[in-house]
Amino acid sequence: MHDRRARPRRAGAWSLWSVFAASKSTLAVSLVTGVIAGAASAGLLDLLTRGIAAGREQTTEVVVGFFLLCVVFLASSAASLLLLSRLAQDNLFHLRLGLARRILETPLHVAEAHGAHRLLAVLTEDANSIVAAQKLLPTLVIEGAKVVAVFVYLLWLSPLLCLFILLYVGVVLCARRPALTRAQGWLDSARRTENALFGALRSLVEGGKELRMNARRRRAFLDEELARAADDFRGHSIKAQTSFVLVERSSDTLFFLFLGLLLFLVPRFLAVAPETLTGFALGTMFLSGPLGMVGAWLPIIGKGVAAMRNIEAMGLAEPAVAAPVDRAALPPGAIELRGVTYRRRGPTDDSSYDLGPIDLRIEPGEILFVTGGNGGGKTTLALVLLGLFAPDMGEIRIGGRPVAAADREAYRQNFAAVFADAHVFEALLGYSDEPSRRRAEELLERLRLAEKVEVRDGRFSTVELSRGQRKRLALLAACLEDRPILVFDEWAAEQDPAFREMFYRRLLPELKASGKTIIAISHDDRYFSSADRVLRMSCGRIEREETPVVDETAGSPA
Ligand SMILES: Nc1ncnc2c1ncn2[C@@H]1O[C@H](COP(=O)(O)OP(=O)(O)OP(=O)(O)O)[C@@H](O)[C@H]1O
Repeated sequence: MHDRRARPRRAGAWSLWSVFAASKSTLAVSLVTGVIAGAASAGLLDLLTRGIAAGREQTTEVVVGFFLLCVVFLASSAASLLLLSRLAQDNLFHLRLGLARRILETPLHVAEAHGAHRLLAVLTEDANSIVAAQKLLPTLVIEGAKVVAVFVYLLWLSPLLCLFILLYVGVVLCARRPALTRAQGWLDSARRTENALFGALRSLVEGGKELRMNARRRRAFLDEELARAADDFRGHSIKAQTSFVLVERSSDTLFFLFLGLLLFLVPRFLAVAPETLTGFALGTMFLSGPLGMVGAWLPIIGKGVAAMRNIEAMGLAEPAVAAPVDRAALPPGAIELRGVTYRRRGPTDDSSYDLGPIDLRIEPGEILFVTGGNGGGKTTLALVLLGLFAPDMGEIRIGGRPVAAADREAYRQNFAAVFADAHVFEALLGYSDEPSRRRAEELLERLRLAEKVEVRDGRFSTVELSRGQRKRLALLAACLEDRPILVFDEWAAEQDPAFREMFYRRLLPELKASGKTIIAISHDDRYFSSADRVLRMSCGRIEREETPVVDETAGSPA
């Protein structure tokens, strides 16, 4: 049966408010000062009307009251807006960190399916759009307070005329609703096309060398790829803006029309005092201000809603309470994969890739090499082993205990990995203590990087290195983690022959001697004798398992 509770609520303007839950007191002060500003403006309207009616015979109270109200208006509206801008910056800060947390909590396969460009767009474009919209919401309340104050004043002047104006505003608001819904639709599709634009911009930056090298490719990229994505975005944005501008302009015009009706038509049918008419004319002018502003803000709020819908559609993980994770929560011991299968989904069903079923047991202290042709499934197997991809079927066990979904984070703490496309962080994140610094310096010497890189204030002095050197730095970071199991994905592929020799013949045996388990994806068959076991993979399965013959000519591992 379909569970209605499971259906997520579609993000709308109301969900933009949710962020203020954490800053209720600032919001409350900002709203109160805003409402005071609204009441002050209604008071000013009253004094202006009285002033006009009194002509030259102004009373001192009206004049003094008018200037005092000006001061109240200035102080309260400025306080309200200053608090709001502070709130907006706080929101942006929390939103960015919250989104970053959600992205990192989202399973790797979901993040991988979206692509780096979409995730970056969420952190920059969407975060800014949401905060820009949120910043306006309290201002809307403040402007709303002004509108209410002016209506109360008009009601006091003439209930009949006030009813008339209310009806008129109601009809105008209802009439523009379909156009606004259409405009929001265009904004949503503009946001979707923006993802393709971010993808093209990413290619522009990452493929800069390739594009500079070949004029034909560059022209095709700029004129077709990038231009098409930018043009799609432009087209949808123009349609949205056109709808908003038409709504806004027609609302303004309808206000003038209302003034015309009030001044030219009403006196023919109703006996209305000239001061009442003046009050209504001024009141209408006052109302057109806030209502006009709302018109100008609608596209910004619409963009914020589109950004929230985009984030919602991406299915990012909900923010979780960060519980401390410790690998001690699981027993140490052999890692076992029992009947594990995993489907790696591509953009189409045809491009999906099936790993497994895999049955495998890795003993503590073992050196296991995984080899096989390109696309054989080695990296996918490593990602499943690391607990980054959850098996579709079968189970993973550690020390005899099955790893449940809730254990996966603790399970991952058993591993340190150097991926084929390893990212090296400039900061020694989480490992900047004195023992780690000393160990890092030793390793820099050992990996022949000490002349290039230093550790200063918990950071590497540079990560701008050759690819091979950067991989050595990634190896250093993995060794610093001091985890029981190390996974290397084609680590030696970019190393010079001498260093490759040192990796296979000295470093791996040393790590084994210190009690580490090694899983190394490798095509270097020359060094297979350094492994205890070699798995050969093909088409997502373990094709063969070999125990290499020790190469006596290879030299001592010491
Ligand atoms: N980023 C990705 N997104 C979706 N599918 C992928 C991705 N990377 C790989 N695949 C799919 O998984 C299959 C296995 O790739 P995998 O990287 O596991 O192979 P491999 O044996 O490590 O290859 P290589 O030796 O080339 O590194 C690929 O043929 C492809 O269909």
